[in-house]
Amino acid sequence: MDGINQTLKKIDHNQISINQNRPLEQTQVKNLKNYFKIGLTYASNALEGNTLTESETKVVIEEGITIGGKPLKDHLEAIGHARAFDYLWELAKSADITENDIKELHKICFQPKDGAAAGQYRQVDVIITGSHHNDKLSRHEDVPAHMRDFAAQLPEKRARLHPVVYAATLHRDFIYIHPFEDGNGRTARLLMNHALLATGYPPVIISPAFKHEYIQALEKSHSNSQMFTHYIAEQVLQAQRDYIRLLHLPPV
Ligand SMILES: Nc1ncnc2c1ncn2[C@@H]1O[C@H](COP(=O)(O)OP(=O)(O)OP(=O)(O)O)[C@@H](O)[C@H]1O
Repeated sequence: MDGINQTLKKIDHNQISINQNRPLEQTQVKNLKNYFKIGLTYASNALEGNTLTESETKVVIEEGITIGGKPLKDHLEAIGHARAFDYLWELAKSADITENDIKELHKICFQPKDGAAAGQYRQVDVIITGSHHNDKLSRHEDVPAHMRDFAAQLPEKRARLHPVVYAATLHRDFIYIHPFEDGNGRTARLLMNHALLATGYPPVIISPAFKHEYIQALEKSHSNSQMFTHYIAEQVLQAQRDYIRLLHLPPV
């Protein structure tokens, strides 16, 4: 693996090719949105134990058909995440994101499964199973203040950091607050992808096959924040290569 600056350089180079081919045609935008929606909904839910395959996720979302033998919860998660992605797509027309937007994103994502609890901050302390750094998670009584600070600091961080570093930082900082009782992983990945989409980068879709590497990078980032940033930068590089191939873009 290259050093982080090398990876960012390659990302900037690929982004020139991507930006040179903008604006995209309406149909291309529509197809890409659908492609990302199904891909991210499948992968992000599967990372958290949802048993629907990618094609089953597509059938549930696009045709409203249930999959025999699969839990109702898995269907409701697919429907909620797809709706949250639609909301995110609209939000990404602006790079700004507020604390209310984040709560709304969680609400839309988890209302089908969790009803009124969706979009509400937690009232209990939580732990991340398998992590050795649970002492760093926000206490439940600190969540509102930590979320207020988190949201207030976003414009300054966005102005100072490379967009990819900013997206990774957003995910990592949000996970340390863990503001909701459930659904923090999925909300963190939606937020990170908001940051990427809003600045013209393709979204990062972490395959459940690489869950171990993703969790390891997050766990290591407790002592070295660059570990996760670098991991995400490598994922963005891969996402750009897929995007360039998908749209048959010429190399720069
Ligand atoms: N060791 C770790 N260090 C830091 N973050 C971690 C670690 N392990 C997992 N995570 C993050 O926490 C998320 C899962 O958090 P948790 O197990 O509390 O589930 P959750 O809040 O219900 O979220 P979701 O339902 O989306 O999984 C993972 O998706 C990942 O982003």
